[in-house]
Amino acid sequence: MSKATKWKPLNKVGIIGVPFEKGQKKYGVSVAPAAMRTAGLIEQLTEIDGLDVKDFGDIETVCDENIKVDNMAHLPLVSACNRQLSNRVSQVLRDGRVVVTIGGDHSIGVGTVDGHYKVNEDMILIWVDAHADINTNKTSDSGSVHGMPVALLVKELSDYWPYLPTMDWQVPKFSIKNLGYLGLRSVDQFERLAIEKYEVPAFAMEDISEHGIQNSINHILQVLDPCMNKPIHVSFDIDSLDSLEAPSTGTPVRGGLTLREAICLMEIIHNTGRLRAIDLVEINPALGNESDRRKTIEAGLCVLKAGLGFSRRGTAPRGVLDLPVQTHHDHDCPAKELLRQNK
Ligand SMILES: NC(=[NH2+])NCCC[C@H](N)C(=O)O
Repeated sequence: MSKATKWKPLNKVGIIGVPFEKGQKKYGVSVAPAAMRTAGLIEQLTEIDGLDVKDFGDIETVCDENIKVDNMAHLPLVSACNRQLSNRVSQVLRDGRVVVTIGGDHSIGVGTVDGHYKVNEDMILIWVDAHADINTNKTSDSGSVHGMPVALLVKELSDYWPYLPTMDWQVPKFSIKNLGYLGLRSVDQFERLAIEKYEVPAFAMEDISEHGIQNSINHILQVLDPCMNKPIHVSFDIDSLDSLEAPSTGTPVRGGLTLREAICLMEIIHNTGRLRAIDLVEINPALGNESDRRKTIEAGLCVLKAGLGFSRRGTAPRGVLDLPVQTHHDHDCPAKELLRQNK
């Protein structure tokens, strides 16, 4: 079967909210799923022509936090949340839907990728982020798990971890060879070594400046999957955007992607027809003022819509468009007719 006929964008989407913030220290990132829904998430996605959108609700996490793990804050909670999330993600994918997960902090990437991998073992992962999130509890300065999800997921780093109580459900099987990064500009020392050692295709901001966003994402897709045949998971941290574009986030770094670049990259991935999962994480509506909050949520909505085909499909038709009827003498120059009407 030819590549072009095998893959086409799915027209069904499943939304999962994850109001979880224990992977980092600031209050507010757990409010994002509710804030996104209030801002019209479901309605705006439903408006995309031909898209069937189903809301699978929120993941609620309760667990007792007796167990402490060195330099890994709230691991039992992170684990409990991700365990449930992983199952929900698999369920949505098995329902034939693109799964859109709204975080929450980036520690929830453990559950989304784990759940995706269970359904599509050949998946590739594009981590769009200012940070590499590939620390272990031995290398992290913060002890926050949102800086560690990639290291928890990849099998090549499993020996760098001590035994992690409560995490037995998650066996790292995903290979670092199927990972690519975009948007990096705050990478810790060990993270840099890991990226270099495993030759992870990583387009930091300076590379994107040099090559442009289109070449950067196309190169990553080509390196990870030369036959263009694998399902794609995009884990999109809103802090990949410049903090002027998306100020309401916990670990902002200046000098990031413009919103237009982010939209462009999501459009390119959508057009492959192979996008099966999007995570949108680290929107923190409690940070900044009302305008910051609105800007950040709007940016998140634009990213999702681009990934789900808005630019190509537009909105669903609502009936006859209310345009003036042209007569034969003005059809070659509508501007003249407008001037005539206004004089
Ligand atoms: N997803 C994020 N915002 N991650 C920020 C991580 C920051 C830092 N590298 C850490 O490990 O703590």
